[in-house]
Amino acid sequence: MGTELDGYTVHEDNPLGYGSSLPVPSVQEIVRNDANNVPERYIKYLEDRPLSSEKCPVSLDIPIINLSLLTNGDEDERKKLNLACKDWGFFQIINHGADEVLPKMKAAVAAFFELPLCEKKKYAMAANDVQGYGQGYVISDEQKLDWNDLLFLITMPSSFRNMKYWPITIQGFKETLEEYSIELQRVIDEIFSNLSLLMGMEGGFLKELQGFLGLGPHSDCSSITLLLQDDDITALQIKHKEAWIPIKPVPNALVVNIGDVVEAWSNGLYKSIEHRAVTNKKKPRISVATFVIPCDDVELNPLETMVDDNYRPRIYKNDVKYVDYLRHTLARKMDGKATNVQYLKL
Ligand SMILES: O=C(O)CCC(=O)C(=O)O
Ligand SMILES: [Fe+2]
Repeated sequence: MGTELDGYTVHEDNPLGYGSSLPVPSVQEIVRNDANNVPERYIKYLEDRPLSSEKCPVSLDIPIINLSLLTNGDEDERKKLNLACKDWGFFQIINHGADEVLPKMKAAVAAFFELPLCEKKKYAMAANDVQGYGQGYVISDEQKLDWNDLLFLITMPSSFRNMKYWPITIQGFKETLEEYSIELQRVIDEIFSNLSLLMGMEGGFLKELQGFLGLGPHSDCSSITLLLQDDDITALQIKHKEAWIPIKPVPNALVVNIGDVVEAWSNGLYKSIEHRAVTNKKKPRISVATFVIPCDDVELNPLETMVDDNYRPRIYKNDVKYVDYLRHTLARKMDGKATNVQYLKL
């Protein structure tokens, strides 16, 4: 049973059952104390480190989608979205109408990470939950760790919120996150409406299947992910035609990527691309990832409209429920794209 806090239910004894991650030392704290003394677990094997020779010419940029054109039903922009999902699996959105809240959101998250460790630990992930402050995908004491700390909060629908993980003592944090979620919901609805039409379904089809919003190389176990990143640090890289391409931030844009779920629904037409975030020596970086995921019982079968026995034979299984796929994924360490998507393939 939960208790009521400020109008929301606190699910103290009722975690979501998706999985959990072991507690590990904070990266930010390691840097604060002595950046030259990093525990072995955080030092990657040589073969897993990004090489500067892997980098592609920076002139290769992912497509930019103008959301206001999509909202106005512009057919050419919708075609551009189709190509972006097929050829890249990644794009940036501009003219999304959420400009005001983006800097506020960055500031709210920065305020959380600036708190002293003892304050942040008040929001630490419980042993049986994925929400809270910590690190994700840690399943053993031996595995190498990513160079990041995270605060994972479920924001939508509000009945799924667990307020014990929300740093509501930071002035304006809750209001900003709520405002950001509402703005993103509008952006997400527009993207899903267009993807539904592109996949031969009614405009509201994909939206109806969604439940709520929500590094090493990985693909995302979401339907789509929206990423707000710092404007002045290029850290995100995506695997495109066997090369790692850096995603140069476009100020005030949101980066969107196709997750494993839409890849399966589209029978592989739209690509869930492997990506990673690389470190830099100059300054810490904050990013805010919003994972849109389906309801637990939604099945990840390819849509009938996306299967054609002659031209597009089915390559994904029927009857895999989202919750089973998610549990499978969260029980493993983050390890590229193949293992997760293999679970969905015939
Ligand atoms: O911080 C980034 O640029 C990437 C984050 C990401 O890929 C994720 O959280 O799934
Ligand atoms: Fe990701």
